[in-house]
Amino acid sequence: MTSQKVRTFVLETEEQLAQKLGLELVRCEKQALTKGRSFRIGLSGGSLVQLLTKAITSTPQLDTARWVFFFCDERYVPNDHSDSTFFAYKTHLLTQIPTILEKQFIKADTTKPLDECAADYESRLRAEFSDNTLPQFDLLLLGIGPDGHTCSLFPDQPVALAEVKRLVIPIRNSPKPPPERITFTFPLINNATDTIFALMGAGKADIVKRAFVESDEQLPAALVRPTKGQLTLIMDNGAGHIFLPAK
Ligand SMILES: O=C(O)[C@H](O)[C@@H](O)[C@H](O)[C@H](O)COP(=O)(O)O
Repeated sequence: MTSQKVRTFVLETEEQLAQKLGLELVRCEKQALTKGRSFRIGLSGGSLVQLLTKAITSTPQLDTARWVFFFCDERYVPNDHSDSTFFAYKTHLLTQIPTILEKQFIKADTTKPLDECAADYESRLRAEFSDNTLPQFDLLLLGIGPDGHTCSLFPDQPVALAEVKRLVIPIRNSPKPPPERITFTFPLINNATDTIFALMGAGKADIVKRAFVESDEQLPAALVRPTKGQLTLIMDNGAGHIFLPAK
């Protein structure tokens, strides 16, 4: 990992966390739009869906019409399935923020066989970045599971964690249902300009400590080490307990 410091923010309430995330979105968006192009963001699923919706609705200065949304991971289910991360954003974020259009989301084609679905998503992603170098996302929004997974990269899956060639790979044995997914790999993840973990709940406190204080390399989240970019942790008091000043 570069010597770059990890920025950590611990907020009292979910509302304050969403507002802080909104201000980080303003910062990251500005960096992209000043280059005269769209803001390219990678999304995770789970609790981030509602949190991102809150962050955007509480930050009116965002120019979300210029955003292109990708999925850092997606479940291998139909796009209208309740397990689909796209479906979660469609039913939460798109309904609450009608100025954001479905066509701004680059969906995975889960009608293809799993391996083809992953390769196809990689080519869709490369097309958006349009040059042959390693695509550099403006921002990736990540979560962490109780086992330290992030995206759909899970502990004890060394082949997936060690992937250095492909940018998107199939996952067949996710311990978090559903079992089949596609996921970004570390070469793509660690090339982002900004990476933000948005983490809530006391249930995350221990894994946050293990991943980001102890740097336990058994945990995929601990392997998120931007090569040139900035890593930021935005947490509530529960998840970020270890970062609170000692009483
Ligand atoms: O599709 C997924 O399941 C997510 O991308 C996954 O990586 C998520 O970020 C973590 O499991 C944390 O989920 P919570 O934030 O809901 O705890």
